[in-house]
Amino acid sequence: MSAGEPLLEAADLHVWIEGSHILQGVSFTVPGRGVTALLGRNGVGKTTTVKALLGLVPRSGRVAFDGVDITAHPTHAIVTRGIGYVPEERGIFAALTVAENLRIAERRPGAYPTGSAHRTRPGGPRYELVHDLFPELRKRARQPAGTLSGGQQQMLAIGRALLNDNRLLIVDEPTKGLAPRIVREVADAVATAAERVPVLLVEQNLALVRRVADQAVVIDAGRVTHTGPADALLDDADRVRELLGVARVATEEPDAETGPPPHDRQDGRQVDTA
Ligand SMILES: Nc1ncnc2c1ncn2[C@@H]1O[C@H](COP(=O)(O)OP(=O)(O)OP(=O)(O)O)[C@@H](O)[C@H]1O
Repeated sequence: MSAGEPLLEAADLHVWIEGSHILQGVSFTVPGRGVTALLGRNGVGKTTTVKALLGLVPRSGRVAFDGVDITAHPTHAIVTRGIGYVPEERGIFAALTVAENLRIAERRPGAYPTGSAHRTRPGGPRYELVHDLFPELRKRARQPAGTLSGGQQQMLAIGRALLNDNRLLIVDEPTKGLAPRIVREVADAVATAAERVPVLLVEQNLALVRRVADQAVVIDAGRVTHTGPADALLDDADRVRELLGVARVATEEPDAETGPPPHDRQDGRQVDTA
């Protein structure tokens, strides 16, 4: 990938689920640095877009990663090219300790496909990086993951994705259902991860998006309706209302005690605690 070329490119993605045309020609790019936020109202197709990128749902169109057309590749081949996925449900094992959750995520050295730039890099798990970024995971190595706070679990989920030599992290709604105090922890975790690896972030909390995102891609009814710098979008109240149905974007961090006003979320849902 040369400077200026996108790291990931989705072109004209279509997905049909049970007779419904869910993605109707989604096209966008993800640059090789910073955080790109994938935004949109509830049910517009954000998670389906992520699944289409990873080959988890049948789709037409084209997906390229690092200049390689990966459209026809199976999911395991796509992820071993260097895409770490943190699903909405986090995918951690509650009964296993933090250390065991990390160990189980280790990708076999040499698992990278022929021709991948990874082959020239050391293939071992990057514990030092993960522990540097999230010292809490070292401190809590022996703690069962199910007893961590929601924010710590999210840190563990992101840590697992960073453990392997990934060049893109896809993080789906990491703050869904979390209390404002924990949202702040998660925002820190995403920002910290993005210092090392570019992130495609699906997120509904616009205060968090304002804080961490560089670029924004907005989806509505299965189509991309806006792409551009995140700040410029979030500063334009009329555009935010038109694209996302949000009355106003908070400029401050949500208050730890009272949480964000309901209209600070695109879906109007109240957050609960975790
Ligand atoms: N397995 C499925 N079966 C039936 N319908 C589905 C399935 N997966 C997704 N859909 C539908 O596709 C549409 C897009 O769903 P998707 O989860 O991608 O939206 P989203 O933007 O991520 O929503 P949310 O913000 O609520 O997570 C929704 O109408 C959803 O009901």
